[in-house]
Amino acid sequence: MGKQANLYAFPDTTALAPALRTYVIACQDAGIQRHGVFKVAVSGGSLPKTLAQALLAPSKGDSDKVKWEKWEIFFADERAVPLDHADSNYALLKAELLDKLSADTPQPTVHTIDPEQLGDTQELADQYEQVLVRSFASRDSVKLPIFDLLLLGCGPDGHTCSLFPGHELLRETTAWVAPIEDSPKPPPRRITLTLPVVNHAVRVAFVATGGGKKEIMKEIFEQGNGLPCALVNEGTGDRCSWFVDNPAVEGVSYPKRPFSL
Ligand SMILES: O=C(O)[C@H](O)[C@@H](O)[C@H](O)[C@H](O)COP(=O)(O)O
Repeated sequence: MGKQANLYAFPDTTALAPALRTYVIACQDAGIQRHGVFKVAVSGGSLPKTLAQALLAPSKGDSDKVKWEKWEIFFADERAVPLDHADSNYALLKAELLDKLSADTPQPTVHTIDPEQLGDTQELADQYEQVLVRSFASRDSVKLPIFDLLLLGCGPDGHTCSLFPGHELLRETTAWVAPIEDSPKPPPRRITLTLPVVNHAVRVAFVATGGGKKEIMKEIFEQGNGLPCALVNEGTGDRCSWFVDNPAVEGVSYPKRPFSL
């Protein structure tokens, strides 16, 4: 049997957050060692709040430091709305996390979508792809960008980023960033990292909490069924780790592991 995704379950988000912090900091330190910066992409949904709980906690020492000045933050998916709109994943991350960094904290670099391109999602996706190209070197020399870490959520239908079950976008093989006009989760117009980019990351971490996730978690981990989250599990193996609470995996037979790096 090939190496499989790690499933870490905690009693609740308060217990999950310190483990997520340890994991993110390990990915950060590995990224900085590899290329001097930490390239991370984040999703919307409940993730920014949990991430804030993990990262805004006081540091326990030198090996537990968030080196914000080395962070390059991208969006795993983003909605085609202004940056201050209630539906914007950037606005959400800003409100939950970025605005809460103390004034003397060196700020991370944040790569937002271009708010001038909201009228055309293909143009919006192409522009964001260019942002990636500039950061990860040109597409000619790099076939796919390699994020140090992707921090993703899992929808109740098994979607992740804005990659939805059965959608033609799952078959995209060349683009790094793709538009979607018919997202079943509102709002419908978005851009998203494509599956090959997601599966190419050094590490992928999912955060999924709450009893509302248990049916889909069962399907993802027991059948797979071509669900986007299952495709990431299959594509990344043990480079993929799930941080969940017990209610989200109630009745899921897949082995849970105690958290360790
Ligand atoms: O912008 C988005 O809509 C998200 O990126 C999306 O993929 C999200 O992560 C999942 O829907 C899980 O959301 P919850 O964590 O809120 O369940």
